[in-house]
Amino acid sequence: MVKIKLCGLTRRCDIKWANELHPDYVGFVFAGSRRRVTDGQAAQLRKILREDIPAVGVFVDEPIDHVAALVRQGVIQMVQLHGAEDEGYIRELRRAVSVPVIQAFSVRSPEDIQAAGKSSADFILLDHGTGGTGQAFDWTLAAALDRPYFLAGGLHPGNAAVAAELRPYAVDVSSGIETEGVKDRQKMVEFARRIRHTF
Ligand SMILES: O=C(O)c1ccccc1NCC(=O)[C@H](O)[C@H](O)COP(=O)(O)O
Repeated sequence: MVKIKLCGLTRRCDIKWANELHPDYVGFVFAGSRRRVTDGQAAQLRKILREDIPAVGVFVDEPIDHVAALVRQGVIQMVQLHGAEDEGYIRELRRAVSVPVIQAFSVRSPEDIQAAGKSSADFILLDHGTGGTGQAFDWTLAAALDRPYFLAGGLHPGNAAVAAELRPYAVDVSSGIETEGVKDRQKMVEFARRIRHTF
């Protein structure tokens, strides 16, 4: 079964709907974005999120001390690196805390897929651009990968079944489950239904 990550949750109702749908992961964005949450907001949201759903902290070139503090406080259970973080950053992060790391790659060419394949991160995530853009990359490029990956960028209920048929490890969605900039329960339900019913 393809796993589901619902990203960019910001409100208590988003968490309530996620708890009902029980995705495999939810994402809190700590990077500069209209979806950014403060540490305090994320801590409050984590408290009401089902205990068995890991919260993924999404960062762009964030100082490691800050990322590690959020892990130690129990606010996040996984780290997603969405900037220009390199192997040295991942090594240093692992010395600080022991949680699964997802490294995001912006995919424009077969070379980007090759680079992603070499990452030492626990998981790689293939995306269109800087993150949360609502745009898809050319998914046919992913066929060259010989490791599991999160498929992200421009997913929505209308293309969820096609995405699931590529058999990624997980699908990651944000813009495509929003209406007027906030999460939309109906779209969240429909997205999860279409992913789960593909099998
Ligand atoms: O979501 C954001 O605003 C964001 C900002 C900066 C870095 C990463 C960000 N999101 C990361 C995600 O994991 C998104 O779910 C992923 O990029 C897909 O986004 P979308 O195309 O909107 O579904």
